[in-house]
Amino acid sequence: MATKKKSKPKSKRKIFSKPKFLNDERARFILGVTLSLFTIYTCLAFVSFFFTGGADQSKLDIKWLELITDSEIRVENWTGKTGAYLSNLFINKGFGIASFSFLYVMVVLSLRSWGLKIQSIRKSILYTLLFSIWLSIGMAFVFVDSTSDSFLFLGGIHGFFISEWLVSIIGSVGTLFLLILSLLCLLTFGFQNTVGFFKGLVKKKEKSAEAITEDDVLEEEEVAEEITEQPEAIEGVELETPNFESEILLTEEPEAPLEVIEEPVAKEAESEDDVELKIETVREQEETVPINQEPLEDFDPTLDLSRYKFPTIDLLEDHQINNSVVSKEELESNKNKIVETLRHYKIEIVQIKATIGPTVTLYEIVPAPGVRISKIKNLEDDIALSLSALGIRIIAPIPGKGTIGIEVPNQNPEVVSMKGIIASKKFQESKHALPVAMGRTISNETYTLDLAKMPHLLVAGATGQGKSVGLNAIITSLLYKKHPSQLKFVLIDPKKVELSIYSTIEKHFLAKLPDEEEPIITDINKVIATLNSLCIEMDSRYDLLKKAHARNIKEYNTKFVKHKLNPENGHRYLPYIVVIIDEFADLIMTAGKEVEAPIARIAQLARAIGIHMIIATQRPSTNIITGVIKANFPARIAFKVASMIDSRTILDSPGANQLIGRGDMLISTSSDLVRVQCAFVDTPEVEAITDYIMEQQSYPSALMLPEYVGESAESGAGEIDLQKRDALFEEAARLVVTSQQGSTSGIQRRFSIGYNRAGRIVDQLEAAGIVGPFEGSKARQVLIQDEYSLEQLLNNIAN
Ligand SMILES: Nc1ncnc2c1ncn2[C@@H]1O[C@H](COP(=O)(O)OP(=O)(O)OP(=O)(O)O)[C@@H](O)[C@H]1O
Repeated sequence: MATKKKSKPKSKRKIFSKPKFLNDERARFILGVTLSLFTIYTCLAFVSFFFTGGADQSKLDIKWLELITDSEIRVENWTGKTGAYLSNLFINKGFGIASFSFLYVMVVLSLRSWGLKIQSIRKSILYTLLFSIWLSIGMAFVFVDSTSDSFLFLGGIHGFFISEWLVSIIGSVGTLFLLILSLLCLLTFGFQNTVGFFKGLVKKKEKSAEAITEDDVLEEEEVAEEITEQPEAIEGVELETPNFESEILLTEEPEAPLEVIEEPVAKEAESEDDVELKIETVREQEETVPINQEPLEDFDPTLDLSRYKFPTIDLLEDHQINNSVVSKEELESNKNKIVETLRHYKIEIVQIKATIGPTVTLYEIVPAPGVRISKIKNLEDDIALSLSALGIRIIAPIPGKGTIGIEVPNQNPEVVSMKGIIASKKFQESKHALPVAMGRTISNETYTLDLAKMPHLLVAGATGQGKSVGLNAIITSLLYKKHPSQLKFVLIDPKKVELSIYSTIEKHFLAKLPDEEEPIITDINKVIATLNSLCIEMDSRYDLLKKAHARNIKEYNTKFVKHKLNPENGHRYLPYIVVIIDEFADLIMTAGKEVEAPIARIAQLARAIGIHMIIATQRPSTNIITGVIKANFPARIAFKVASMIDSRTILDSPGANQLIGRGDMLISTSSDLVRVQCAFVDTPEVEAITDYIMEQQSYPSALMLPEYVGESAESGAGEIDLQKRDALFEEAARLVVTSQQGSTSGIQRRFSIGYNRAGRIVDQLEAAGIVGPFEGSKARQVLIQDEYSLEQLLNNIAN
């Protein structure tokens, strides 16, 4: 997905999209070295210019080619003629000492080619240019007299002329004010905290402890206001989101001659014998609302990153501009063909109604009494043939409606933009814990899901049918609604390229193993360790819930937020964890049971404690999506697949093989099957969102999952040497006996030690006969009932 070519309208962001040759690591390496060396060279040339510029000045007024070809000319600059020429061009003829700021852009570019992203290229170029212009004018204005007696123009010719021009128009005072004003503008728009900083300066003296809280609330309101203040963006969405819904109601009297159906649409109501064609066109704009994030709660888990701003809607693009509406002719002709085909098989229909969706139109027919439904269902291929269209799907009958549905693909399918879906009222006002905006249904309604309720999702589809776009839509919708303190992703990507785009938001939104360097997990061994570590996290979360007498994460967090749980007892705010595995087939093929077991365990147990999984695969065969996996993933999304068998593997019913691709999907949730056109979000849009998040204040690192030591280390209780007991062994034994609880995480929390060490202590306790053996998700049994027996046992061990 990330690196694939997407058919999308040209956008300004494309200017900076990566050239193809840069996909080759060797090319990136060479480019990185070249850029870095050139940056150092230019820096040396500029510095040298301050010392040697005077001596070289008279030699530099010719063209560069002449300068380098004339062997009689010698320059003093440490970097030779080219360096001297460049420095003169940038410093004296250009922007003065502000030219140094261009080196910053080169540093950003060099770091990029080494794989380090400190700022987006677009922003660094823009800010550097604005800053250079400002500084060169400022320097020329302040050091206006120095130009007459020095070879060096501190503001460059550019600054000199503009400052002179400004002074002549608005005078020196006016120019000074203009410079101050423009500097403030630059700082305000360039850095997020400028306004807060100045406010802080003003208020510093008055601030009492009480005032601090009030001020923070105000700041948050401002943040919320800023997000809501995007009238143009939202208006744009409303204008360009044509939620067109049209219904054609055709009432056919059984005796009516067939020919009348072919009458032009406009005349149809005129004759009594004609088939009556009622066209009800409902042009309904789906309401869009300004992005408005929910107010934060009592104890604020978001306080660490209190100035975090949710991504704005203008980071997304509108792909709907070129969408065309389904014409009446197309509807009429399809209707006629359906009626004719059915009549050919002696099936009379009483009524036909069309609902136009983004990619398919649903023709709902009411057959005459006595017609067997299975007869119509069997005509799928004949209708497809007569309409010469792929992807015809017959739903007989439509559940709860008493009609038969025939889905016919539109000649010009619409692209459903993520922008419209995110801005829709339904998504913005959704109260879901983990809201996911998927796209539009056949009746043009925004389709949203609550991942927390699903509680795990299986996504399948043949290659190139929109799976990656679908995963991006899920991730982006969560990024639009959740604060970094409320949600963490564990991204597993054996294909290595699909999810790499999210590595930049590691410190905001990702979770990983403690000593893991890569934010996205690609290595199979690390996948196994991460999944097992998630099981440990799951157990520890269950322990916390048990102690807090909470049934699920929501209740637990509410208690925590209301200060009913003491952090000193190990309680902490629990963010939701969404585990995404792109290309599950690769994992099963290489590691089989080793990955299947922890996945099944998480899938069975994790719903209450806020760990949710999304697994995607392009090979939906029964050896990949096994019975165990299927049983634990009740919610499934199917993009187009190659065969009916594949469709049955994913959905337990056919249909996915009849989809038309490009984001056309079937979503199955607890016996409901809905056809949805997936919202389209392109890679540059995702990049814009991740850049927006990346540039904000972050946590010092990704969320650390508990450490996991492989099976062998865990199950070695028999070989434990009690002569080499841990220093905390006796204290831990007393804790376990007094509390009558033998959990590793309890010891870990009580003594603030790592999981490994706590695990070793529990193994020693087991070897000493104080606790029973490991029993899966249950806490170990404590075998010693009172402290007296324990002291005796400890004495025996010590001797
Ligand atoms: N919702 C959509 N709306 C419009 N076009 C789409 C949509 N989803 C996918 N496409 C088109 O299909 C192409 C392939 O999509 P995508 O990369 O998501 O496929 P995939 O199933 O992930 O493939 P693979 O398994 O090879 O990674 C996209 O580049 C895009 O042009």
